[in-house]
Amino acid sequence: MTLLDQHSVHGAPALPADAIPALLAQVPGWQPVDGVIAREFTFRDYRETIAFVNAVAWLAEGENHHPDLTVAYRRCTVACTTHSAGGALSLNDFICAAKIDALYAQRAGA
Ligand SMILES: C[C@H](O)[C@H](O)[C@H]1CNC2=NC(N)=NC(=O)C2=N1
Repeated sequence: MTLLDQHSVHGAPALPADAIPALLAQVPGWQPVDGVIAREFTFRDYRETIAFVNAVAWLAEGENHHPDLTVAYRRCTVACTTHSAGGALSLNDFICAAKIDALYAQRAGA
């Protein structure tokens, strides 16, 4: 089963460190930093940036897993971590990262 086929679950545990490399390989472009995976996305204009931010927000609500979003004119940095795992990475973070990548790939005109 791929990450795209899965859903975030409430209270997902922190992943063991040795599980992380294989998951990172499934979300190229995401960088691990201190219990967070993050990726910067770029856009043609502000409208496209904000459309992506809204799509991520809807996805986050549906998954009940909420990444931090840092928004600029034609950029958005998405950072995923799991609060309930004490600020560590859980499978939820990789599921959301994969789904956010799919949103980005499917945006209009991509
Ligand atoms: C009760 C509810 O499941 C939790 O508060 C959810 C909501 N969104 C969340 N988002 C993130 N990033 N981590 C969490 O642990 C988390 N927990």
